[in-house]
Amino acid sequence: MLNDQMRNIVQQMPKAELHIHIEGSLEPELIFALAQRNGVSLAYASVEELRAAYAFSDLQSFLDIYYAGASVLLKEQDFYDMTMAYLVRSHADNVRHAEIFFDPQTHTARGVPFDTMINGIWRACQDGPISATLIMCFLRHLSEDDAIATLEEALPFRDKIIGVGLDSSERGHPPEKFARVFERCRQLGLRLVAHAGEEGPPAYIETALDVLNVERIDHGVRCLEDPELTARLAREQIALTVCPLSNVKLRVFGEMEEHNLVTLLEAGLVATVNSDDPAYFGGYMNDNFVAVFDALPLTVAHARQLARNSFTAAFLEPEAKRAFLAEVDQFFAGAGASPGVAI
Ligand SMILES: Nc1ncnc2[nH]cnc12
Ligand SMILES: [Zn+2]
Repeated sequence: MLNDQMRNIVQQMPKAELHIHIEGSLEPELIFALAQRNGVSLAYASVEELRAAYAFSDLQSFLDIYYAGASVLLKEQDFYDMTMAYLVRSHADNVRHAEIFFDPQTHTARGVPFDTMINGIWRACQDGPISATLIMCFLRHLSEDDAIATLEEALPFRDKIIGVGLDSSERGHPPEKFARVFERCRQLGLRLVAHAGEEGPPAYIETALDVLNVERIDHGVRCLEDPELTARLAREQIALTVCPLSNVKLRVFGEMEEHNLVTLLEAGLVATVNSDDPAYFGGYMNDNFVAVFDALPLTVAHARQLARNSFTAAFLEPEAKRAFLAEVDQFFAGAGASPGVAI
């Protein structure tokens, strides 16, 4: 069980979030408010009915509801309001910096112009209370040609995007399907990440690294099935953006007590804790930290490592990274807890 001292530490420590789908931060209350504002009809009669539908059996069962929820986003102000709500909520969890995923194809396929979407999200990032940058994700259930067309649409907004990622239905859509578009993105100087090893096999983590040349793996928890791959991830210090509440909700692990976060950290991997789709999976950053520290034998030393990892793995300028890491070290120097203390 989590004691008060440990709860305070994980809640108050400075942290970065590196795996958040902005469309997954759309709370049922905001879905209903935007539906009313835009005259969109929903398949659910109330906020409670919608929330009750959030019982998922796997990734696909979640994605179906997640894409339906995003259908209320039509105007620039809608994207702004969604993003600002996330930034304000994360600030309360002592998130100092967020690298935010967005899924353009989910919106452009419904006729929402690319500029409407990105301008709303971007403007909120400029106005919000924390540092925030944007990673554009390609939907892997669609074709590579569709991803290439999306990249073309994004080029006028190149300065607003730090990187690209790969998300949506993993099984049957291996990273190598997107080799050409990722190579183009690399040439453009974009930072590269991909979801791999969430539901898909460890081989997808390998091809994300070797074919797509990604710098971080989103999820990646299935790497432990392959000891050689695990050793490589440790050796090359490839960060994993782990999402504990998501993993339990989508049944990657039966219960939080079965989560492999401790093993990942003990194997020397640069694991981080993130929320993925907080409105759908039962919580934001601190909810994820409290859940894992409550269920697993994690120590103050692990908390410090997770906070440090989040900034080490971030796509920040060296000076900003150093300043955030110094803030973490200062926090733990004053936390009054000795690093080896188990909770
Ligand atoms: N956990 C997840 N995996 C793949 N695609 C996603 N899109 C939003 N959340 C996702
Ligand atoms: Zn994700």
